[in-house]
Amino acid sequence: MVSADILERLSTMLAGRHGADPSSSYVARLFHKGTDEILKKVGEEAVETIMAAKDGNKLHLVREVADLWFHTLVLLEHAGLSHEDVLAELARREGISGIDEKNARKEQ
Ligand SMILES: N=c1c2ncn([C@@H]3O[C@H](COP(=O)(O)OP(=O)(O)OP(=O)(O)O)[C@@H](O)[C@H]3O)c2ncn1[C@@H]1O[C@H](COP(=O)(O)O)[C@@H](O)[C@H]1O
Repeated sequence: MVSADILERLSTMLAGRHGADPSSSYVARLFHKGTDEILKKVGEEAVETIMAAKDGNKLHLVREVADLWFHTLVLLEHAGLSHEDVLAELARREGISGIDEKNARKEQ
């Protein structure tokens, strides 16, 4: 089983790409192009994930979800956040029924 440490390593790598040369780093290029380009990639990867799910090829689906996760990690880093913020939110929700949680949101 692959360790979730990969998220930690990716997070460290992303933080180190600020100000790096956009001609030699895909991540630096995304940071350089800015929010709209990062959001465009997240949108594209979300659509490609849906298409992969529809075609029934498991490997294709895994690869597209990996692209989607990767680009959402780029987005989080760009926004001054990290996977840890998302993991903390998932942990906070643990054990709370999705239906109860949705109702609580309406009351806020
Ligand atoms: N995990 C990834 C990763 N997953 C996907 N991608 C890139 O995300 C892009 C996905 O875009 P598409 O599927 O739309 O394919 P494309 O048409 O070629 O992309 P575009 O030309 O439209 O941008 C491809 O360029 C992939 O190479 C990634 N690029 C980098 N990483 C990690 O980031 C690290 C740093 O990368 P650099 O910043 O390039 O050094 C790497 O060592 C990897 O660990």
